[in-house]
Amino acid sequence: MTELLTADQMRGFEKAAIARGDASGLDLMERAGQGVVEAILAQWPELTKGGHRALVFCGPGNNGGDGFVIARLLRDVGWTVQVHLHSDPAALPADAKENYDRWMQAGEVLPLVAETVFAGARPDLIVDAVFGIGLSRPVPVEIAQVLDVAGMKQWKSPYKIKRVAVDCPSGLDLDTGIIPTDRAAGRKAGSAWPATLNTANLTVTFHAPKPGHYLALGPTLCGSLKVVDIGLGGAARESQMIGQSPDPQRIRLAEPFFAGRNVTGSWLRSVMGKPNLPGHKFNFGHVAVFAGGVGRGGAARLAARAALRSGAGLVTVICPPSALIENACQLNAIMLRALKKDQPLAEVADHRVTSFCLGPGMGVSQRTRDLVQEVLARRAGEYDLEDPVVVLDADALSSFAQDPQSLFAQTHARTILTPHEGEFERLFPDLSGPARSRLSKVDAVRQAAKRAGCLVLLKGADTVIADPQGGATVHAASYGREVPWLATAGAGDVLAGLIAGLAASFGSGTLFCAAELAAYLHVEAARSFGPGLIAEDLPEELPKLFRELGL
Ligand SMILES: NC(=O)C1=CN([C@@H]2O[C@H](COP(=O)(O)OP(=O)(O)OC[C@H]3O[C@@H](n4cnc5c(N)ncnc54)[C@H](O)[C@@H]3O)[C@@H](O)[C@H]2O)[C@@H](O)CC1
Ligand SMILES: [K+]
Repeated sequence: MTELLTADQMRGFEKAAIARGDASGLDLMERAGQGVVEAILAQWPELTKGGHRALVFCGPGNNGGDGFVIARLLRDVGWTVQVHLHSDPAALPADAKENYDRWMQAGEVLPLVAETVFAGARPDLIVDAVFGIGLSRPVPVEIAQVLDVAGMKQWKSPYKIKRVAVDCPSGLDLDTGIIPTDRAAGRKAGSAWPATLNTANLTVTFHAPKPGHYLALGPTLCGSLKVVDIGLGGAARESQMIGQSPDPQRIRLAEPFFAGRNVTGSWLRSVMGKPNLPGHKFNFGHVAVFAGGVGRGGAARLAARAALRSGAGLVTVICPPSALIENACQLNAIMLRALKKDQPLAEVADHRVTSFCLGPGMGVSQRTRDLVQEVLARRAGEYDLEDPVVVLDADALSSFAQDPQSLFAQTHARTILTPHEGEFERLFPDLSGPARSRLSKVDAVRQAAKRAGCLVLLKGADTVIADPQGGATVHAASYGREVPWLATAGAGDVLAGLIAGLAASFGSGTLFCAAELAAYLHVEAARSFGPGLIAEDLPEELPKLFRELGL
């Protein structure tokens, strides 16, 4: 897994490297610029031949400094380079000023305004080095208009222009993936909100990716993402290793890599605990999935199927007596028990149930609340080391919309809430909607997990998982892993079942690690099946996927 560094953390790394004497700020800037040029030529080998034309947009900070390095290096290999600067050169920070001076030894700078930018011939390349991790407020409208992709229409065949962003497309907040926007200024300038769209074909970042590359608008704006090593050291840390608990101070990306190595097989084995363990089916866990009434059992059956396919030894669907026949007609390997209204739960789910899944199709009701509370009150049995896992999704969450505190009073360390945005808003209204223009999805989920005293997984193309201590993971279905067809009825029920199933076995990893792997497998199953996918296909794709992933 890779660490995602916030702007503050990145600055800390830079400072530490300089303090250790590993490199000067100027060295880092040179390596950054060089890394961008190498990435450009690797992405478009046709640009290595002949002289090409580049526009380089430089901002008032060190991102602009990188821009001057890039301009100089391209000029050195025969390019025609035109630099536009949005700053008073005298106000540039020292390293950026030094690179400005080096550029000026044989060049000039023009202002970064539409009239001068669009006046010349069509460039082959536009380099956006206006703002990087130092973005502190909305981009001024006149700069945003220059950066807007729509501006390229001023040239003939604008699609031929390659756009490269240094660290990020300027205007993107790298901590949040949001574009801070001054709506009033945008309206005054006659542009609709969001005022502009600055997208890149290639984004080159340094040392480690940042949360904003993966959250919210990040993947849409960045194009492809390349991370360049600038010699800051210490990229691989134990907390990024598969199977390890997350570092409360850091954010990691759920992906099967560690220190550049593909470790998919070991990731699966470390979380699932099953493949090399001989054992009885009860060693591999027993999942109980609660179903709703007549005609509403499909969601629970999907979750149950995913739990069984993900390796749980046994799976039981528990339904009201009225729905018994309906479920019996649909289930074979999955067991089925009816639970009467006043019947003790222990009669249908004994202490050998290691993992519960509640919510899909249960209905928003007092009955659902009662069952959730009864399950949450369960503690480890005489021979068990840990309390059973409780996965709460869909109606199990919405049933507490009026009184989330009564849910949070009972949730525990082996509980995970798996809301989509709507369900999340019902439980955490103050961490949703307008609040999220200031708060990154990661911080919102961290706060939610702290408040709820359990894990929270907030779904999306950028799924975020957090624990109450602050450990957080982003799982991103982006940069070639997009699966828009996963937005299909029942897909969320399958994810809840997957988590319940992966976490059920006695040998399995922590619930946090099970949730990370579930998010990954969910998307991989959708990628493997392809468009046309319906939720039923997801569990059925798992055996093929497990084989391919080296389990
Ligand atoms: N931190 C590191 O380890 C390294 C940083 N490097 C580069 O340095 C960048 C960070 O440099 P800085 O911290 O100087 O930050 P930036 O260059 O991203 O921007 C900071 C400057 O922009 C101004 N600014 C911010 N938002 C503005 C807005 N909306 N309108 C007008 N002005 C605005 C600030 O007042 C400040 O002058 C990185 O993104 C990267 O490109 C690289 O040179 C390599 C090493
Ligand atoms: K930039």
